[in-house]
Amino acid sequence: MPVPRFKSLFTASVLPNAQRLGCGAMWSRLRTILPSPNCLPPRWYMNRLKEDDTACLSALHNGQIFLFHHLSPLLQCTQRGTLRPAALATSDVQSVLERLGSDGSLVKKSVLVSCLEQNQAQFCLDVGELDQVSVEEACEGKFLDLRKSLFLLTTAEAPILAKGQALLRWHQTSRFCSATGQLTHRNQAGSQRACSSNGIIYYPKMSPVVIVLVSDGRRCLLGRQPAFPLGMYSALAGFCDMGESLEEALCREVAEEVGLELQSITYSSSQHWPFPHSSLMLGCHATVSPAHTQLQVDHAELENARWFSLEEITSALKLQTPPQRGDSPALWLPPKQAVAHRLITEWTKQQLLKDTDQNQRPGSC
Ligand SMILES: NC(=O)C1=CN([C@@H]2O[C@H](COP(=O)(O)OP(=O)(O)OC[C@H]3O[C@@H](n4cnc5c(N)ncnc54)[C@H](O)[C@@H]3O)[C@@H](O)[C@H]2O)C=CC1
Ligand SMILES: [Mg+2]
Repeated sequence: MPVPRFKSLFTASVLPNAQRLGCGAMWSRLRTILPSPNCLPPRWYMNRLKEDDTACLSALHNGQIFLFHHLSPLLQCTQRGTLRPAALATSDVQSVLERLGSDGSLVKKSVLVSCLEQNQAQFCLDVGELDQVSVEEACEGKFLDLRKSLFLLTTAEAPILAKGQALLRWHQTSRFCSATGQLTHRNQAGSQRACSSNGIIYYPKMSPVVIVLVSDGRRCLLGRQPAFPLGMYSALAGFCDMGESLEEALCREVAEEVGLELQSITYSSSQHWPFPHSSLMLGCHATVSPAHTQLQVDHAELENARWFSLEEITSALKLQTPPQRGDSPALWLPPKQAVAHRLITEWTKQQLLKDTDQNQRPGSC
């Protein structure tokens, strides 16, 4: 079994040396004694590629690439008529780029995003410097805005696109060291950048954002920002301020946006979200007293916020297509990939269970 063999090898011969050698040096040393890449658990293999530029370049040549054009991912239509991200072999991307007049070094700008079971590495690459339509024709796909893509994609690759876009954007906006003003250089995996003059290392940045589904026991509270698609309402969200805990940020955001005081908070789950730059969404449920549900909506932040009944939410969860202009305004919920959607489905299940329990109590009709 490769995993235990590697683990014992790691504990016996590598850990004692890890402190003595730097990480990069350690991996160079490891390359001489490690089993072949497809024996490593994917997470360890990813770490190896982040530390070893040569190994990463070779993984890139044998890997897959998701293309972006000015941060919009390339999607292809499946035989069943659904959309999926185009995972192209690096060799195919290389020949397309060469045919379109690129010098071949562009592929090296790919960033490492994931790894398949057999340790085939997956990368993302922005080909914004090439003609969009020519790339689309050559790859038989279409570049589509990532927000729209997340509404349409149901495949497991959606989070890879989100991560890829966030990483590509970070590289595009982090070309200079904020201490010296000098150029920064990335490692092959794209997991860090170093200042060319003083060696400061920069890692991709994420902002913590709290997101909360508030309930008064019977209804849940959703808000609408002016930029949301037609009819869409979502859970309340906000960036954490410096020094704040998750709970403090939640209480402040809810108080600021709708003037309510939270009674209890339960953590649900988290999610990386690529918008507006790169956020770590921390999803929670919260309750308010049924006696204090009057909303004071801050219209500088939200176009509207209101309480929704279980019936309204269950009908919205069944909708398959978004409302169109001219339709009577139906409630449209965030896409399945969004943590807001998860919070809403969790609340709905809990309410339905509560209703079933109440109906089954002796004496209920
Ligand atoms: N994945 C999901 O289910 C959902 C995700 N979201 C995300 O949550 C994010 C935050 O929600 P909002 O209500 O817009 O936040 P918010 O209520 O904190 O208001 C946004 C304002 O906060 C300020 N701000 C403070 N720190 C910031 C930072 N690090 N980056 C950018 N702006 C910062 C800016 O002035 C900005 O205009 C949204 O950008 C949206 O992408 C929102 C709802 C659902
Ligand atoms: Mg907000």
